[in-house]
Amino acid sequence: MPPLPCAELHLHIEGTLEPELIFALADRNGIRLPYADAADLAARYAFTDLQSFLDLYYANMDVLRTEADFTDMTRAYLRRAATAGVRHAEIMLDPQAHLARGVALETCVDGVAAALATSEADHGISSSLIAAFLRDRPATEALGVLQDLIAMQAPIVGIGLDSAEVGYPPSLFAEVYDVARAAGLKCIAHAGEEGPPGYVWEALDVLRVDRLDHGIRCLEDDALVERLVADGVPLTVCPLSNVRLRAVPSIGDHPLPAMLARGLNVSVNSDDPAYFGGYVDDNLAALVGAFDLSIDDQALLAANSVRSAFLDGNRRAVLLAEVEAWRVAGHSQRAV
Ligand SMILES: Nc1ncnc2[nH]cnc12
Ligand SMILES: [Zn+2]
Repeated sequence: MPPLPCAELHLHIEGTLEPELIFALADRNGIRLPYADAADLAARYAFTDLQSFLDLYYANMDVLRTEADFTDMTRAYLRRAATAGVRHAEIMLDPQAHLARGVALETCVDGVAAALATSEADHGISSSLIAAFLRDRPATEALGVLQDLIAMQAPIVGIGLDSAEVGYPPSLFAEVYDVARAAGLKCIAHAGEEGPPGYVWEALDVLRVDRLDHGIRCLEDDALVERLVADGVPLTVCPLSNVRLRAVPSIGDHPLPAMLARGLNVSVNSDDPAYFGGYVDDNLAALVGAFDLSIDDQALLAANSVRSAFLDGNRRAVLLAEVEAWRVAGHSQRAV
């Protein structure tokens, strides 16, 4: 079977920096890394929680210095994503992580945007950019960066909220989201990855998000599940990430089948594929291996991803038809 066509909606572009690319960029920029080689770096990807990952994730970004670095990183992701079946990608960038290192907003935004501008021609992947704000930095800083992005007419479709979750509830960012919404931007936030169901409620009621990243802890609160189902709120779930960051003990314990059974609008995504053991196809394969997901369930996950994307009607219809063709082919292959 060809890979399942899908939209990838939860992807941190800095989390696609593979160890070999980190070394290549360090070399090009004259940076000495504190690791012997790519294998030595990869051997450190044994995380105990979100923060243990974030420490390495932010440290490795030091190799991103020029616009070309951001463009090359994004092109490498798109090349790999195309083989995974990704037909549309909504890509998060963490501008504050670069501004804090003295890299200009234009450098990181323009660098990623240059790769996205030709993603459809180069790889058959339509794409858009989301500026994500770091919740463990002050909301006033996020607001300033948002205003700068709006002033420079950055090619973004929406905003996100990421980084260390516990202790940084969504409500801290109410004003940022009000400004973004008024500017016509889509609103997305990580919630319920490590944080409690109360953070998911805040993302819905205070930030008024269009889409939630992760959200797996919603299952601890029946009223919250009912609300998410009633409103059809998209949840971008990242199974291998949840296992690597120990939000769930193993892939066999992952709540995705339970989420599907409850009628939640879930899709499968890779989050930070270079760090968590795989791209979107690897995430899907892990789920199929653990739960023997049916052809129809896999197609439902892909159709959910397409319906939850910020796409125009034509492109959405094309991609939904591709998913349906994959589903039909999957059944006829099983029949022979
Ligand atoms: N899984 C994740 N959760 C929160 N912030 C992130 N930044 C990059 N990956 C993240
Ligand atoms: Zn994420």
